[in-house]
Amino acid sequence: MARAYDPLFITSDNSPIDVPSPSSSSSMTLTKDELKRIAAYKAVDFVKSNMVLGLGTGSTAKHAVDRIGELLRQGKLVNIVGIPTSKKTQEQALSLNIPLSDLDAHPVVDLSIDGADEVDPCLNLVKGRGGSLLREKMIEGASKKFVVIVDESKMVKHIGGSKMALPVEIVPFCWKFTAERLRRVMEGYGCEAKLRLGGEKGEAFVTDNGNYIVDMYLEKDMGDLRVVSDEILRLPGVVEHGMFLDMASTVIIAGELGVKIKNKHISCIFLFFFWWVLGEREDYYAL
Ligand SMILES: O=C[C@H](O)[C@H](O)[C@H](O)COP(=O)(O)O
Repeated sequence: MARAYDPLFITSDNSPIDVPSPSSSSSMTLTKDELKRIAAYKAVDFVKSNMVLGLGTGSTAKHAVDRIGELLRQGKLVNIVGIPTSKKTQEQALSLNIPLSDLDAHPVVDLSIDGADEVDPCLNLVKGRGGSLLREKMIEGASKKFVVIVDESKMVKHIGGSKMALPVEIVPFCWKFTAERLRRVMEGYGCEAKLRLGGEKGEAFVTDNGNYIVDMYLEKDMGDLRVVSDEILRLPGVVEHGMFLDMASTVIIAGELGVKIKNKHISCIFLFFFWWVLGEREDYYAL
């Protein structure tokens, strides 16, 4: 059902926000792409001159990169250094004359802006369904602030268990062996592991880093995501997975009724802290 779009929706931080309206009508249904653009424009409000920026990948992040290019062209932003999270974003940024660098030259990134495939209530993410995840995780992990931009369809109660892909980047060497070990590790969650295919001839999709991706389709929620993350990363042959745990500082969600901003919730930090303290104690008594 079509609902009224209110560009001055009051956000969770209680500040009215002003986002570019896609048309003069105040009562309309927005397309998913318009919602993505609205979230992206709002995120670019966090960008200030002289920043080192992580430039995300995907159909949502593309709008943010376009907007940064536009503000640079207009002289409203100056002295920006962009660090692209994929070859595709690198090409886009170059076409917009955004000055680029890398983590070797700029190991600390002021702000990264990127999309996500799923976001849970503690702002844990699934990323990589578009094929980028390793460079994203390196650059966003080196960022002082990581702003995630999504349309409301990406919000989930818990990540995994949606039967949608949890991507894992693996080395091509004996990929079947690694895919089978991944499947076994994730068996308890009703897992199917499939090599991602790319080209017309049905060949494997190859990442920017020359690796393959195995998509894990999970039927059940994974419980403690950190335990699962450690199990996956312990397998030789695995390069990285698409769970971005405790990395996002802010998520901007564009929906039919307006934009919501969710900041990392203090209760999630406490939950993590207690889990960590109890974990440490268990280790201590075990010794
Ligand atoms: O591999 C792709 C990236 O992780 C994307 O940021 C993610 O898939 C979201 O993409 P989109 O904004 O196109 O939904």
